[in-house]
Amino acid sequence: MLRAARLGIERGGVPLLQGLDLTLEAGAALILRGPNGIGKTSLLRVLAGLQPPMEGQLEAAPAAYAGHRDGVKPTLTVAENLFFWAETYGGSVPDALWEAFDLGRLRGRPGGALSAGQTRRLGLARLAVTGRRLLLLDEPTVSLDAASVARFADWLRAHLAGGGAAIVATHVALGLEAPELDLAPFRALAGARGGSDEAFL
Ligand SMILES: Nc1ncnc2c1ncn2[C@@H]1O[C@H](COP(=O)(O)OP(=O)(O)OP(=O)(O)O)[C@@H](O)[C@H]1O
Repeated sequence: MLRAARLGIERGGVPLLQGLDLTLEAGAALILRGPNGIGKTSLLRVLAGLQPPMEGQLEAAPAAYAGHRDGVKPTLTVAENLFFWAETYGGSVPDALWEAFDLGRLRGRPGGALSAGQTRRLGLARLAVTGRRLLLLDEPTVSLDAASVARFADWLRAHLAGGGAAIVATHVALGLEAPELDLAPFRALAGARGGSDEAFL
């Protein structure tokens, strides 16, 4: 589902990571570890196709990327947000999703009137309506309470059991049986030269 060889990552023209080899098959997850600022978000952005790699080869299935911003449309209701995304991606809104993300009683509430945790639950529920099997998740549990973390972990396990795959940057243990990749040994050497980072915003 994803294969990268000798991947190098930069941000804003500054080299961050070098020499990364990654392979992810259907049904598998990988947890990214590393101190603040090492480049977890930047790596996920490259894997999602949001910015080009500095060097190396990358082949990846189309991914659903969940970054720090939830992308919730404030004037649309929770249900309208989900149906909008489902339509955009050509997917559907599974009935089980309302329970999985505890959104049933919030269906009619405008996105702009949700709490931080509720907004995050809606942002994560969006993953489920894209129909994309490869998930790239950047600190997905931020703002979630313990019950919501457990519910999300259950949903993610089911996604993997159904042939999905995920790469997750997280400082919170999700209880997944997944290998962890510490990015510290891949820190770019001082003086490594970056390429173009035109797509960076
Ligand atoms: N918009 C930006 N412009 C320039 N540099 C940036 C920008 N955003 C992040 N960086 C820098 O890129 C480096 C890697 O940041 P990144 O967000 O990928 O790290 P991270 O491992 O995800 O960190 P954290 O654990 O704090 O989320 C950091 O040194 C950061 O300061």
